[in-house]
Order: sequence, then structure tokens, then C-alpha cells
Amino acid sequence: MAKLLKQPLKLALIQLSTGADKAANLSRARSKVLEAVHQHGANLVVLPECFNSPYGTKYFPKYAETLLPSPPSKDNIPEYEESTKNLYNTSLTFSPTGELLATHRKVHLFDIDIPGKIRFKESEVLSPGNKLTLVDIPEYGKIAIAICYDIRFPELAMIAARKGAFLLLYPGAFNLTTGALHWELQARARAMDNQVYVGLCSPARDMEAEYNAWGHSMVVDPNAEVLEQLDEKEGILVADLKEGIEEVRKGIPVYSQRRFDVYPDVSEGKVRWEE
Ligand SMILES: O=C(O)CCC(=O)C(=O)O
Repeated sequence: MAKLLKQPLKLALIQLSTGADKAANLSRARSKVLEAVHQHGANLVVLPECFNSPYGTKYFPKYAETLLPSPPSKDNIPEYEESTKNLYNTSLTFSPTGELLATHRKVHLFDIDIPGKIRFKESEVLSPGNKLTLVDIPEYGKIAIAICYDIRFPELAMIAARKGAFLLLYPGAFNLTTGALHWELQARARAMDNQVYVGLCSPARDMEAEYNAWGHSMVVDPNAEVLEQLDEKEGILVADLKEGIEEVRKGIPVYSQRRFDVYPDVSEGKVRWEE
């Protein structure tokens, strides 16, 4: 059987310090992407959720970008769609030559209310996406993209993995409450359930900001072990993704032990994909 990850891949997650100055955010992101590629030899580079903007519903309309006809910036941003006047939380995937390969709009909006700790309601300003996103990178294989709160819905991960993804990537911005509780747990759980690599890319923590991101960008391997992890400060995480998925699946063969005669396969039936 063909390997899911066709050759070793150097993955860089940029835990960016962001602030109120959009142009400064973009130029800092640019210099970190160049550093990841030229100094660390990264083949695939990820920026955090909404990296061009402070994280907060009141900021998204002002910082949003309109994508068509030509995308003005890279990776995960608030997006404004002119025809519908909708705003989305959107992650863009580009080839090294700048070709737009995929657009993932966050499917599950971050609406939570933990009394005394944190209330956040993305749906006050954002609209949800309505499809899953799998990107085929011919040299390496398939990767799945979803955004932050999307990680809490294991169906997305499971469907993508069953469709052949070797890596699940989540630009994200957990906070000090749910980050401490669930950030690593979610990453390791998605990796364990699906025996794939998982990457979570956060902004750096800024205690002066209204929203304090958890940081701790991490890459988890198909055995659900943390391969690399940053602390809360700005930094570039570089992880070498090698073969190993097939070996893990051979050792713990849940992939061939599923009982679809007892319960349905969530990857079958009605699943909406990137067109
Ligand atoms: O799921 C969480 O706890 C945090 C999610 C989040 O911060 C987001 O979706 O932006």
C-alpha cells in the first residue's frame, strides 16, 4: 500500500506575536515565514488563527480581507465576502509559488460561556463555513485543514483521516482557561484516534491584549506523543515528520478492526468537501 506521507516533511509552526497594527502583523509574519524556510528548511509553514488581527469579534470586521480576485495575504485571517456581506474565519493554503490551493472557513464557531472565566461568541459577527478541507500536496500527501474550535469535533478529523490525510493542521488560539484544560489533550486525542500527525499553531501570549492566547504550539505524532512544543512566547517550532503512520497502524490495528456492521462509518454518506 502507498504510504500516506510519501517523503519526510519539515513542518514549521510560527507562534507569532501579533498586535493592533495590521501592517506590522503582516510584515512580521512575512519575515518569520522567510526565516522558517531559509534558516530552518521548512517545507510547510503554518501561521496562527487570525494572525493579521487582534483576536476578538470587535476586531474582525475591521481587519477582514476580501479574497477575490486575488488574495492579499496569507493563511488564517478574518475574511469579508462582498457578495453576501458575510465575515468568516478563514485559513488559506498556498503553494510555494503563491498559488491558492485551498480555502477553509471555520465550520464550528467558537461560542462558549464559562461563568467567571470566559465568554466568547464568534457567531455575533462571523458566519460558519460549510465544508471540510483536504489539500493534496503531490510530493507529500494529503493534509486536512480546520481551525481552532473545529478540533473539538472529532468527526472532522476522523473523516479527513479516513480519506487519507497524514496530517491534521489547526491554526488556533485557545485561551488560558480552555488551553490549560484541553489544548494538548485535543491534539493528542485527534492523533490517537486517527493515528496521524497533528499540528496546532497558536499566536504568542500577550498579557496586555484583551484575549490571552495559550501559546504552546505543538506537533503530535501518530502514536499521540508530543513531538515538539513551544512555551507561550513567540517562536518557530520545527518538526520532522517522517514515516511511521503505517507502523503505528500495524501495531495497533484499529484501522482494520472497525465494526461498520455495528455502527456507521462517519466518512461515508453526506460529507461536503472543498470544491
Ligand atoms: O475550543 C476552545 O477552547 C478555544 C477555541 C478558540 O479559541 C477558537 O475557536 O478560536
